[in-house]
Amino acid sequence: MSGYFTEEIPAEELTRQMEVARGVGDSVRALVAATVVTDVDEDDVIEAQRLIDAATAILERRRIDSSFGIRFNSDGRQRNWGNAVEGIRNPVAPPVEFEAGDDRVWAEFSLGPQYEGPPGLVHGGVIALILDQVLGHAAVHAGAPGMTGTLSIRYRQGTKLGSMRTEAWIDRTEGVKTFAKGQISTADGICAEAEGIFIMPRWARELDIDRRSRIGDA
Ligand SMILES: CCCCCCCCCCCC(=O)SCCNC(=O)CCNC(=O)[C@H](O)C(C)(C)COP(=O)(O)OP(=O)(O)OC[C@H]1O[C@@H](n2cnc3c(N)ncnc32)[C@H](O)[C@@H]1OP(=O)(O)O
Repeated sequence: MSGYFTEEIPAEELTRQMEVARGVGDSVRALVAATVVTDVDEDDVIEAQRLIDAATAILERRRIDSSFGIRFNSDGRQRNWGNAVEGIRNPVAPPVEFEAGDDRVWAEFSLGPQYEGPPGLVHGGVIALILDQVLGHAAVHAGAPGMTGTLSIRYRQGTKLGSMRTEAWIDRTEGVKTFAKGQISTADGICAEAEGIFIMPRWARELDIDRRSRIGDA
C-alpha cells in the first residue's frame, strides 16, 4: 500500500525539521482558535484575512503531489505529520501525543474552541476521532496493529472544552483482530468510553514480518 515509505534524514537535521514543523503547526492552530473567538472590528478581520492569504500563497509555492503519508527514518523515528490526531504539522490535529506504558497508552491534551459541538462541549465526532486513534495506537503498541473495522462509543456525559486525558488498552486478540478499549476523561470524570476492533488488512498480512512491524509503528 502506498503512503508508507522510508526517507532517511540525519538525526540532528530531523530534530531541527520537527521544530520547524511543530512551529508552523502551532501557529496555524492558534490562528484557527483565534478565528473562531475573535471579537475585533471587521476591518481588522479583513486585514488578518489578507495576511493569511499571503501566508497561504507562500506555503503553496511548492507542494507534494499527495498527502503526507508516513515516513520512516532508520533511527526509529517516523513522521506522520499529516495525521488528523497526532500530526504536528497538521493544524487540524490538537495534536495528541501519546505515551506508552506496559499495558496501555495515554495522552494528556487540550481541545480549544475550534472543536466545539454543543456550546462549551467537544463535538461528538471529535471524541470519536481521538478514541479511534488512541485505541489504534494501543493495538500498535501491543504489536497487533490494524485498521479500524468497528468502533463503538458510549458518550456518558458532555466533555468540556479544555484539558483532558485519553487512554486505551488491549482487551484481547483473535487471529487478525485486536479488540481494544479506551476512554476520555476530564476533571468531571469519564466522559466517553469506546470499544474497537482493529483488523490487520489482507495486504499487510501478505508482507514479511519486518516490514509489517514497521507499518505497525505508524
Ligand atoms: C497494518 C496497518 C496498521 C495501521 C495502523 C494505524 C493505527 C492508526 C489508528 C487509526 C485507525 C484508522 O483511522 S483506520 C481508517 C478507518 N478504517 C478503515 O478505513 C478500514 C476500512 N476497512 C477495511 O480496510 C477492511 O474492511 C478491513 C481491513 C477492516 C477488513 O478487511 P479484510 O482484511 O479483507 O478482512 P477479512 O479478511 O474479510 O476479515 C478478517 C476478519 O475480520 C472480520 N471483519 C472484517 N471486517 C470487519 C469489521 N468491519 N468489523 C469487525 N470485524 C470485521 C471478519 O469477519 C474476519 O473475522 P474472522 O473470520 O477472522 O473471525
